[in-house]
Amino acid sequence: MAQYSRISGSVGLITLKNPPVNALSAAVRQGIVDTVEKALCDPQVKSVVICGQDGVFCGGADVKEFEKSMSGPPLIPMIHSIECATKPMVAAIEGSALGGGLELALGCHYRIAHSKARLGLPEVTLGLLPAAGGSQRLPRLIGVPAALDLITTGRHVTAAEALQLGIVDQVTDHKTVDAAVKFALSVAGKPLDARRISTYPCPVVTDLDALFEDVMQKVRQSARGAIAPIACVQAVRAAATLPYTRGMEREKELMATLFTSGQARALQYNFFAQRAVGKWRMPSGARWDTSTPRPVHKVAVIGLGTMGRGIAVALAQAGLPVVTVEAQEKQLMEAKRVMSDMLKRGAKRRGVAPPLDKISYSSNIQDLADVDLVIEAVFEDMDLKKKVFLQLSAVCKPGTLLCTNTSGLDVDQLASQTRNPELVVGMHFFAPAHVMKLLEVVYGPRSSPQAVATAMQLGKKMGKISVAVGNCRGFVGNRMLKLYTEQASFLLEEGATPDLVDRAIEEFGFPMGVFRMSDLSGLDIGWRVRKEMKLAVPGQSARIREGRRYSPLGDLLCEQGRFGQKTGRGWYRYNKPGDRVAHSDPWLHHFLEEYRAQHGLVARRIDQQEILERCLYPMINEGFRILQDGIAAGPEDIDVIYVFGYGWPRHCGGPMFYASMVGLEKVLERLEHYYQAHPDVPYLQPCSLLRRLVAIGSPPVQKWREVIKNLHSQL
Ligand SMILES: CCCCCC/C=C/CC(=O)SCCNC(=O)CCNC(=O)[C@H](O)C(C)(C)COP(=O)(O)OP(=O)(O)OC[C@H]1O[C@@H](n2cnc3c(N)ncnc32)[C@H](O)[C@@H]1OP(=O)(O)O
Repeated sequence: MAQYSRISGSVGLITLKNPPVNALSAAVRQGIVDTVEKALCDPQVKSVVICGQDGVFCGGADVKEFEKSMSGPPLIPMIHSIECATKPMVAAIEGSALGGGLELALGCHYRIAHSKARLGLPEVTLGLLPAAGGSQRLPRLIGVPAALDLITTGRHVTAAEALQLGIVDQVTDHKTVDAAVKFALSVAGKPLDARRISTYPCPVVTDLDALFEDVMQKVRQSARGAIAPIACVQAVRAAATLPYTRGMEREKELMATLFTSGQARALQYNFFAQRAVGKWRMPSGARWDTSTPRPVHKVAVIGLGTMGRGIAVALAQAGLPVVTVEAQEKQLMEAKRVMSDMLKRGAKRRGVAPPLDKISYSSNIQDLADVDLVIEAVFEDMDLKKKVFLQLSAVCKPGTLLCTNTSGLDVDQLASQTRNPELVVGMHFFAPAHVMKLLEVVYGPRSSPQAVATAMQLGKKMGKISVAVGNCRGFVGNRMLKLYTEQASFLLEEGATPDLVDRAIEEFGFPMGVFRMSDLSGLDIGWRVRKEMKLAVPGQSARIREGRRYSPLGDLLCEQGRFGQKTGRGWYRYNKPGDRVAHSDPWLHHFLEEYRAQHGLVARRIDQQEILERCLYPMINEGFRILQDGIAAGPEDIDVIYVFGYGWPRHCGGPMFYASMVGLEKVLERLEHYYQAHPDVPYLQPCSLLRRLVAIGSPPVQKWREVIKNLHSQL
């Protein structure tokens, strides 16, 4: 809807009304068309201001409408008629002007923004391009290089940057609508020809071909198979080389391909999935909107290895005072130096002062007596963690939330060391913790809803995308990852090489293949866990352990001191320890040949499709088990975890969405095939939830929660 009124005698005020972000739904577009006509027909009105209600100009097209058949007035002619208006049209931008919202503002003759407003054309993040004239108007207004940057990245700019770029005409700290009305009064009756952006020539670029070639190359490299960024470059090129009307035709053509693409559907699904995970619920029925978080004024981090350092830095950057504790003095001093550097670098990037004074350093656990929440990040060893929790429970004031950053150990066992197990949850950060967006908040059977709410809110304050998950070995992310890495090792046994597997995974869209990633994280971490579980036994190379197939390849490499990048040798060879460039290693190929010979394995040719199916489908199958077990509340939770924590390509939605795109029937059929071929790998057996979904006709991913609910209620 849009509301019309006349203020200050001669200014028509159009207010977009569609909470919470005034998205341009069919009703809003109809409202704009009607109210603009009213304002233009009203002889008393000399100029018009368009604003949004409740401090938000407009969050763009209503993405929820994309799935339906389009109704209501189309955006392009609507914006065109605003630009053609004979009375000055002024956009009063508060909050956000994004996508279609900014395109609407670009159709206006003037733009006034509040200093806290954010502007941008984020369509590319939804698998689209700014197809309501944005790709044609923005380059004409701010030049091709700046427009390319904004349109291909989708980044939001502040009002100050928008002013500097020339997107807005004025920035105000006062009431935006008042400033816009004042401005509208001042421009009433002035000629408008020079204010219609579509009539501007595109600013000349000296070597256009070189610029576009360069940008296209960069986009292809970072897009990793995503088609929207490429279409965005092509659309801006049309703006730079064609007259406006022909550019608009090209924009429409490119958009038509994107709009119905699987990638756009995946990215839009992911947009809503990110928001859905914030609305967490526990199997007990406790929910985000009925659980009140405890106040957290002061936090502690115990253990200053890589993870602890990153977590403490992220907390300080979020403005929280942090007490850090590290028992070993030498490690404490080293951590202080490294963390101060991290804070300084981060502050420089953000143009703020480094929050060095937010962190205090101690080697005495007694210093945690007055904190509201502790994040334990000591070595991944259950006995050590148990000791720490016992101590924390004695030292901390009553009501302190005790969190563990374990990447997969039993949160409930730790809770049982404490006086208040209901105040124990997992906060599983991902390395580097001050950079990575994902946080798994793990609730045990005894964690209280309040504890979960507190950890979720703290995650939000730290700028993380937090997903609440149940307690099981590896939680969601690592539980699924284990099968992925294991299948990759099996493929090596059967004839593949690390390069072959990694290439397939990277071509699929992961930033790094499984073996490159393993070299980066360190092979010794998994080895230690397997040794603790008595799965890995030095000197042994048996391929069946605990009654199922096992690949000792990783263990054998570790026995040779090949821990990955840090030792300069792993699945690949590096020029020196710590180097990042992986080289194919003839030693490893020879080692694999000998290994196969020793075990009577005959290498066979393995194609890309098999690599993808063998690595991804077992993970997806495990995802179904996780849903069936109630560890994740819905497929969105798993998908958000994989996109933000494990590099799953966002334009493929996440593993569960990807399964629905591939077709559940096909996933089921391939799993059955691989299980038949490898009966000694029990997890290849298709999960009953997957079978059930196929049996009822493979409903869309958005409907799976209902099926799971029914399944649980039948148990
Ligand atoms: C050939 C066909 C031609 C068609 C041409 C049309 C093309 C148009 C291009 C577009 O405009 S695409 C949309 C571009 N806009 C965006 O990408 C903005 C998306 N939104 C945001 O980034 C944020 O929501 C925000 C606006 C910055 C606000 O952030 P905030 O943290 O304050 O709130 P959220 O929790 O994110 O959102 C609140 C609520 O609103 C829903 N929502 C937000 N934006 C949209 C939208 N554009 N359409 C529909 N719904 C939207 C969001 O899902 C939340 O809903 P919930 O139910 O409360 O979770």
